Amino acid sequence: MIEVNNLTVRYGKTTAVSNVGFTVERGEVVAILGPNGAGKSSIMKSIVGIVDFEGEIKIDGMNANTKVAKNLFGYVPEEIRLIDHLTPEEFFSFLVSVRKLGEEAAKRVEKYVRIFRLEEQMDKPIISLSMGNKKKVAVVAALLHDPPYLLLDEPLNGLDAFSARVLKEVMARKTESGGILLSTHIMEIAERLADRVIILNRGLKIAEGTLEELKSYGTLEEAFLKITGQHESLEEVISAL
Ligand SMILES: Nc1ncnc2c1ncn2[C@@H]1O[C@H](COP(=O)(O)OP(=O)(O)OP(=O)(O)O)[C@@H](O)[C@H]1O
Repeated sequence: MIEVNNLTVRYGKTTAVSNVGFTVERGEVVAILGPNGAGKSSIMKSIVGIVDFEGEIKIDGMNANTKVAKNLFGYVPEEIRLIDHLTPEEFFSFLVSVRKLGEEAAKRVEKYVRIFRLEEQMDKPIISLSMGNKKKVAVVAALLHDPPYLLLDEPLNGLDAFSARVLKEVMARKTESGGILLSTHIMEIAERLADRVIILNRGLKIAEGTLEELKSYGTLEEAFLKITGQHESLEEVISAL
């Protein structure tokens, strides 16, 4: 289980995340929904340990910043940053080697490269790949050590229909034994993929529930707009068009 307690993230004077808590159990997909700037990526980055935070984050009972806990998740950031001058082939070999992974990881890379149709990109410098192909390289990198948890920041952005479908299948398999935290501002993605939704606004968790619970407000989009207080201003904007 991923446990986040009293999480606060500050960048100088900006408080990006304020006292947020939630859990992600094995077997479930939890989606963080929120408008631009709500703090979704900051939550992901805190779990991964790439921003400073206050509060407590545990993965299967271990402090998230320990080496053992870090091996329990794969992270696909919203802004993909890879080692640009390497080819995907070199990048994957590098990861397998620095993480001291064995033959099984190399086989997993082969499998994911095939299913995400990356074969023809394997010997090109990463910098020369399209945005979608870079994303697929990042997805394979997050999966190659077969972690039980995936942290996916806007996972389907930039993926073509085929790869998006493949990733959804990969996610479904992952929840047979692990858990997934994903962030999105696309309602349909949360609606289709999530068991539970957390709504974030201006760094605060303002609602949490299953899709069924949130749908007492109407569609998930209506729930989201009402809960985040944007429903009336949207009506005004639409009527002024
Ligand atoms: N490195 C940084 N330095 C200063 N402020 C930052 C930094 N990163 C994020 N912020 C601020 O923190 C807040 C939350 O940003 P964050 O990227 O977590 O939101 P988000 O919900 O992921 O947004 P989006 O949907 O647009 O990706 C925003 O006000 C943002 O401007």
